[in-house]
Order: sequence, then C-alpha cells, then structure tokens
Amino acid sequence: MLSVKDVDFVRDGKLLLDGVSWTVGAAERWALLGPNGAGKSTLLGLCGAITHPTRGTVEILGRRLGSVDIRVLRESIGHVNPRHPLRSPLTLLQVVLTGLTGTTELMLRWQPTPAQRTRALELIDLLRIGPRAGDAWTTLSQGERGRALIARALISDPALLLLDEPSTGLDVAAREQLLETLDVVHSTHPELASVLVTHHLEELPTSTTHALLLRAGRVVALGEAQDVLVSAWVSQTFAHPIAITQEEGRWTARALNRRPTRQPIPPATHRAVHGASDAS
Ligand SMILES: Nc1ncnc2c1ncn2[C@@H]1O[C@H](COP(=O)(O)OP(=O)(O)OP(=O)(O)O)[C@@H](O)[C@H]1O
Repeated sequence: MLSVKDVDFVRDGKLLLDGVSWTVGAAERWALLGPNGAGKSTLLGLCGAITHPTRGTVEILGRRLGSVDIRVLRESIGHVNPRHPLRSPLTLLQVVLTGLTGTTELMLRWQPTPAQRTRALELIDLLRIGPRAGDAWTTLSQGERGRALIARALISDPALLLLDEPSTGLDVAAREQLLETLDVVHSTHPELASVLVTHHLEELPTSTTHALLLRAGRVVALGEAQDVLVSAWVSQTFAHPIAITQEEGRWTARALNRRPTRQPIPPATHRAVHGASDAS
C-alpha cells in the first residue's frame, strides 16, 4: 500500500523528516504518534501525495511519487482532514459526494449517478449520521462533520485511508462513538489500510494493528502495536516517563513525575478534609 524509503523532507532550510523508512501493507491499521512538531502531518502529506520528499522515495499503491499523475493517485487515497476548508452552504450528502470529484465544492455541471447517490447514502448510514443527510454543513456538530468526512473519504472506495487527528475537538462520548465507527469501517472494509495520526493513545481504535512513533522527524520505533505502544518507546518518543496500559484493546497513557515529590493538597481537598474533621 505504501513504501517510504530513506526519506528526508526539508522546508525553509529545516529538516522536518530525517531518514524515514516505513512500509504499510494491505489491511494494516497504523497509528502515527508523536509530540507536537514531530513531523506527523508532514509524513501524512507525503502518504497522501500532497507533497514530495526532498530525498528518498515514496511509493503509494505501487506507484512512485514524482513519476505518476498525482491526481490519479489521490483518487485511490481517502484523506480525512478535520479542518475541511468548505465555504459554500452544501448539505452533508453533497459534501460526501464531493469525495467522488476530489474537490471541496460541488463541481459545476457535475451530477452524481443514482448509484453514486445510493452509495453515498449507504455510507452516511454506516457512519450513523443518516438522519442528518439533508442538513446544511454549517449546522452539523464537529462529531457529525468528522463522520461525514470519513464517508466522503470512503466513497471513492480507496485502498488507503489517512486520518489526521480525527478526534480533534470531540467530547468524550463523541470520541468513543467515532472510534467505534472506525472499528465498524474496518470490519466492513477488511482490505483497507489506514494511517491515523494522533498525540493521544486514548484516541486509537481497537482495530489498530501497527504503530509508528516519531520524534523530531525521526522514527523512534515502528512495528506491531503491542510491541511499540509500550512505556519504554512511548516515554522515549515524548521525552518524558509515561506508563502505558492496555485493556480490552484500548490504550491508556499516564505521565509519571520525573522525580517523586509530595503532592501539595489542592485547596478544595484541603477544605473537605477540614470539613470532615470539624464535623467529627
Ligand atoms: N512549510 C514549513 N516550513 C518550515 N517549517 C515547517 C513547515 N511546515 C511545518 N513546519 C515545521 O515542521 C515541524 C513538523 O510539523 P508537523 O505539522 O508535521 O508536525 P506534527 O507532528 O503534525 O505536529 P502537531 O502534532 O503539532 O500537529 C514543525 O516544527 C513545524 O513548525
């Protein structure tokens, strides 16, 4: 699905990716994790044929960036960007249909076929936003928009799905529903490979199979999720001691104090303790 070999990426004289090598196979669901500024979005931009490497090679679906028409390549890639730059008052259904033309707005004189419209509505139902299909984009919640963008990405039947921080701005319930939906997408599209960018291990769906940890443009660790998403690698990636636990397929990260110190009692607790002793 994806092969990145010895890739450097330089912008404005800054080395943003440094010797990155990585392969993604069919049906693999990767998590791409790292601290702010690690280069996650930059790497995702290469995977989505948005940018080209300065050095090294990137092959997407067997075709090498730089020697293939990127518009054709992009048709096989579903790219979910939560900052979707839509300006006109389209409905949710229309936004999903723009995935067929690879545009943000509806193309002039373009009409979906009845089969395409049916497919869009099926995906909207799969993403559990069916009742809102005819509603204006501007009236949708952030969670509904996130799901709509996943439906938009899936409508061209991509082989590779790229998700850039899809849980951004969601409350805890909406995040959980989105993660559940991603698991459903993977079970209904078993061959689909995906890469999900996040800072938070709690935002990884249970269907995650592999992980790549990035720090300052370099790969810290990559491989099967259960080997990579462990305290030692994650602590090294975030340059801070972090304890990782996994329960029922989900990960939790807890930052540890560098040096154990006595915790000051917060004012509210202090008052409660006084209240209890006053009462006795
Ligand atoms: N066009 C550019 N020119 C110079 N530096 C850039 C450019 N684009 C991004 N950067 C820098 O490259 C580094 C990596 O950016 P990138 O957005 O890929 O990181 P990220 O891991 O996705 O970060 P975040 O988690 O904060 O979104 C950052 O330090 C950023 O400031």
